[in-house]
Amino acid sequence: MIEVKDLHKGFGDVEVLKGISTKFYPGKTNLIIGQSGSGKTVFLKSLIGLHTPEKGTISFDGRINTKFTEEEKQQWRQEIGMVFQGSALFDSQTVEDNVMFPLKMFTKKSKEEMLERVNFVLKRVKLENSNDKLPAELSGGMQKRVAIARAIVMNPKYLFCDEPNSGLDPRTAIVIDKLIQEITDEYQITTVINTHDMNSVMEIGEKIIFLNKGKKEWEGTSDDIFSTENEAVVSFVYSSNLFKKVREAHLNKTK
Ligand SMILES: Nc1ncnc2c1ncn2[C@@H]1O[C@H](COP(=O)(O)OP(=O)(O)OP(=O)(O)O)[C@@H](O)[C@H]1O
Repeated sequence: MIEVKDLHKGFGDVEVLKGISTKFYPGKTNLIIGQSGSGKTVFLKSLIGLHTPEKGTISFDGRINTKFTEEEKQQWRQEIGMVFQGSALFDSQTVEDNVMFPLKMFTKKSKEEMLERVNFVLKRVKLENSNDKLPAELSGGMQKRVAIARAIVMNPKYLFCDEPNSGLDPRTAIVIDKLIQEITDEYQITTVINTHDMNSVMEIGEKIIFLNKGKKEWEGTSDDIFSTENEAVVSFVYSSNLFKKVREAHLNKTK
């Protein structure tokens, strides 16, 4: 579990995160949503230790990240998987080498052991027989699968995804969402996803936190979001006519 308590982060005189508290549980897909500039990226970067908070704490199964010793920090880094916007694969390396990279970096496994693990995760993301391909030879959806395989190759406790659906068509986006959700459940990973995609909110929002001007304005599930009366959430999530209609249909059904 990740527990965030009263997190404050600013740059110079500008306070960006203004006292965020929340909990993210294992086995759940946790979504961070909010308008552009609301602080989602700063929040995600704080979770992965790229920003140091001025105030407040982030604890990973009871361990506060700012109090880690160098050794604990190394250990914690190995417990984290990341899927970046745009996949961030190494273009000149094959799929196999991309996925093997964290194992080479952090473990002393033999080549055979590494290959066994790489093949296992590639199979899990349904990309077997693509070991020798280069990223440029793959579709955007396949590249995301490689990124997910690389993120889980170390068997992480925590998975952070920044806009995992960006650049994908709606159908592929849902497939990728579902894959992340399945893997999260299967390996009981605590997954936090920064997203703009309202389909993701509806499909895999097991816990959603809505940031508004650096504060947590609302939190709940994708079911709760249909019936919330919170004006900021409603005007953000239901700004499109399609989602307005989906909400109306849902509310009529539950009357
Ligand atoms: N390194 C930085 N130095 C100064 N200001 C920053 C820095 N990083 C972010 N900010 C500011 O913090 C605010 C929140 O930015 P952030 O990138 O977290 O928003 P966001 O919700 O992720 O937006 P988007 O959806 O457009 O990616 C913005 O006003 C931004 O200018």
